[in-house]
Amino acid sequence: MSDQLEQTILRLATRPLGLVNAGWSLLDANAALRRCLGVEASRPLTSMPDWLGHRWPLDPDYIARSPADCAIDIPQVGRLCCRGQINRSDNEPAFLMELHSPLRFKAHPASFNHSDWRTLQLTKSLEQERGRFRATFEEAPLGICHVLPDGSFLRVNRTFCDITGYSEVELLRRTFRDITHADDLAADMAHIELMLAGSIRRYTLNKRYLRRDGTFVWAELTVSLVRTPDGRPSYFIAMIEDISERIRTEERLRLAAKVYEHMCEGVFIADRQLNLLSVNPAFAQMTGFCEADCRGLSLTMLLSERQPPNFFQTLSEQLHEWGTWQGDVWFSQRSGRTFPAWLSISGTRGQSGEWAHYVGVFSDISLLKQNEAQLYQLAHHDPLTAIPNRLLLQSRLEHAINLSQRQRKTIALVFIDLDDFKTINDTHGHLAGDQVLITVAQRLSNRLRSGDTVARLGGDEFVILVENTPDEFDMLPFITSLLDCIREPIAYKDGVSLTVSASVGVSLYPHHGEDAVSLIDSADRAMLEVKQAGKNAPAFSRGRD
Ligand SMILES: Nc1nc2c(ncn2[C@@H]2O[C@H](COP(=O)(O)OP(=O)(O)OP(=O)(O)O)[C@@H](O)[C@H]2O)c(=O)[nH]1
Repeated sequence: MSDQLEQTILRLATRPLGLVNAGWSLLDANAALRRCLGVEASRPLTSMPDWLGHRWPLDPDYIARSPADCAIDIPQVGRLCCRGQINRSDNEPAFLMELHSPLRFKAHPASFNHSDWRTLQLTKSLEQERGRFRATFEEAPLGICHVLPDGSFLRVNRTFCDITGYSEVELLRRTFRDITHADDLAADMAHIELMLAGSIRRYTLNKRYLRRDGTFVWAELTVSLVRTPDGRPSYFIAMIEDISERIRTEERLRLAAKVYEHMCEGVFIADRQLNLLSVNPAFAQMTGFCEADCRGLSLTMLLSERQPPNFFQTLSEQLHEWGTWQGDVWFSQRSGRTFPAWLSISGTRGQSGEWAHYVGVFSDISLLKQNEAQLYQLAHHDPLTAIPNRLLLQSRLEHAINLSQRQRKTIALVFIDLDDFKTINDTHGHLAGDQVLITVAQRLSNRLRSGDTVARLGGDEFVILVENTPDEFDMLPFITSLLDCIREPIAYKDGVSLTVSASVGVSLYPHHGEDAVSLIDSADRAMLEVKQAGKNAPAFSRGRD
């Protein structure tokens, strides 16, 4: 810009404009600025080299700042804006300054000659009012900014600076578009168009501002437009609230709702009395009861009567005390069927610290129970005959011994070994031998009273545990009937009939052994004596050696 052009601009401008050098010395001033400063046209500007500092005490930070960075409000001066650097013929850097707030200058004692007392009073109260508005703008807990129709920021407050992470000077050099997330710009622009066209008076939208550190912040933006008296757009007023936390919470809730909807486990929310408030789709699928069916129903109504006595009372007490409970339960379905479930309940506290709600999560463990039962069956039963094996016999025998010690009752152990069983295998084949073993197991089982156990120890050996036996003489008819039923012919294929006899040894607790192993051993030895004596007969143990 030539010196001549620069002087023309200064002369023609009606706003207070001046030129300052990098050290803030006033190089030139137009008539408006001279009026503000109270400097007559004839007086040379060189007479006031430190015009700002001389007349108004300045913030030291501000003085340290170069005019190039200046676009801020200075409490004692008003608003100074740098409108650009001027290339002067002497090559010394100079800056075109604009001064807002001529009123203030008129009110200053230095220009008191230009005002009468009433003007001064009026100006003072206007200044106070203006101070209050400025404080409201500056200290508002909401981000506030004034934006020119071209999108550049005219004024921004501290909260908006905090929200975006930019300083005021940095923002005043930018447009709102520069700091709007690309995905949110179109919506913002569309609203602005409507507002400029006069179709809407204000709009609110959630958008993301790009922060100085490269992150973005969610904000709720409310915008209105200030027009000039002749209706032309002057500037937008934008209020910005940081809603990142709200958005994060909403996202968490949406995610939680999705999880709730799509979980494979049944979920219910209940009040503190365990009345159901809400259930998820998996709950409805598993029980057959939808949310409308069970809202308000007590959890007890959905649990089957297969629960142990006092179950619900214990559960409620534990929940009220600890806020959590977990364990096996039986749920009732709408069809009347019941299914086992693993249920875990935990409480959430209300404002007062009391348990307010309980959230229950359960999964159908029918399959698990079936597998468990199968595993138990496999581990405790003989696969060929399906009767208990040695492991289960031992455990029942130990349990019976414990009981007998307390109740002083006798236990009898009957050891059965089939006679010449190998011959059946050798003569008719292994399958025939299997058939004999299965049939003998069935016949023995049929002879037992409930509470007694028949087990296959392996090979052709069976043991019967008879609990609550008064004395050995009462056993004889029973054992004789066992031998009889074993000897009955066994029909095999092609009309072949198989017969087998057995040798039997009997031991009694506590007379012939004090634990499971010694009792079985005694009965085994009694049976072996029968074998040696010719087989096909019973014998009682003769006691410990
Ligand atoms: N079919 C079949 N045979 C089995 C099974 N387990 C063992 N055995 C056979 O059962 C026979 C048991 O024979 P032993 O008890 O030793 O002899 P035994 O022929 O019964 O003669 P004594 O006991 O002296 O009367 C053996 O030949 C085994 O191979 C089985 O699950 N099925």
